Amino acid sequence: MQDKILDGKGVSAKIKEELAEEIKELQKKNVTPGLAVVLVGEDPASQVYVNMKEKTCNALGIVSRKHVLPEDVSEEKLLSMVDDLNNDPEIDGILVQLPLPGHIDENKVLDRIKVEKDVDGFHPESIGRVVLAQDGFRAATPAGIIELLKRSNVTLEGKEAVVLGRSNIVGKPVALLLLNENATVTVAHSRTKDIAEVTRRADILVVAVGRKEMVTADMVKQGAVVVDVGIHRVEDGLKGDVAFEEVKEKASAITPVPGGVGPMTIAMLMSNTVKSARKRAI
Ligand SMILES: Nc1nc2c(c(=O)[nH]1)N[C@@H](CN(C=O)c1ccc(C(=O)N[C@@H](CCC(=O)O)C(=O)O)cc1)CN2
Repeated sequence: MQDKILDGKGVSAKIKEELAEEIKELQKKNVTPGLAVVLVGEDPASQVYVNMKEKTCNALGIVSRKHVLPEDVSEEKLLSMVDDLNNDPEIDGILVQLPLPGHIDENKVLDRIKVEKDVDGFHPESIGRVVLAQDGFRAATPAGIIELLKRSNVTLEGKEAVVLGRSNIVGKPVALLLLNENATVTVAHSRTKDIAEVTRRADILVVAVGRKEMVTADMVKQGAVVVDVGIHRVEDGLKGDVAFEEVKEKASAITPVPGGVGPMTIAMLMSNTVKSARKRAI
C-alpha cells in the first residue's frame, strides 16, 4: 500500500542520489556529463525552471551550459546555436526551454536537435520510439510520472488510466507510456463530450490541462490515484489542475503541487543526460 501523498520531492531526491553515484563512476572514466540549456526571452517561469536545472546539474556533477538568447532572436540564429551544440563533443544533452516566442517554429527547432542528444525526448524520432516501445529518450514529465507511480508501488498493468489533456509534451506521451505499461488508456480533452463521465472511470487519472483546479471531487472515482501535472502561480503559492483539498479525500493517492510531478521532471532530465553520457564511457 502506498502513502496517500505521492512524494515527488522525496522520490526525485532518491533518484538524484543514485545519479550522483553513477556520475562519480563516469568521471573515473574521464566522462563528465554535459547539458546545454537554451533559454529564449525572459519568461519568469521559464527562468525559474532553467535555474533549477542549472542548480541540479551543479549539485550532481553535470556540466551545465546555459545560453540565454533575446526574445527577438531569429529562428536562424537559434537553429545555428543548436547545430553548434549538436557538434560539441562535451555536450551530451541539449534542451531548448519551452515555450518559445511565437515567431519561432517550435517543431523546426526540436527536429534540429540530434536525436542522440535529445534529452527532452521531444524529437519526432524519440516520440516514435515511445510509440514502438523501443529504447530512446522519454520526455521528462511523462517519464517522471511513470517513475513516481512505480516507485510508489502503484500497479499500472490492467488499470483503467485516463489522461486529461493531449499536449505533445505531456498528454500524448504519458498516454503512450501508460499503454506500454499495459494500462487501458483513454485520452480526454476539451472536445470530449462528457469529461466527468470519462474521468470517473479512471483508476489512474493524470491531469494535464493547464486550468487551475479544474478537476473537482465529483469527477474522481473513490480510491483513484490522481496525478496533477498543472502548475499555476497564485498569490499565496502554487496550485495544480486538481482541487487538491477535496480530491485528496476521495483519492487513494494523489500528487501535491508543489512537490509532486515538478521535481520528477528535473530528476528525469538529469537521468536522460546521464544515459546519454554513458554512451561515451563505453
Ligand atoms: N524544454 C522543456 N520545456 C518545458 C518542460 C520540459 O520538460 N522541457 N516542462 C515544463 C517546465 N519544467 C521544465 O522545464 C518544469 C516545471 C516544473 C518544475 C518543478 O519542479 N516545479 C516545482 C515548483 C517550482 C516553482 O515553480 O516554484 C514543483 O512542482 O514542485 C520543474 C520543471 C515546461 N517547459
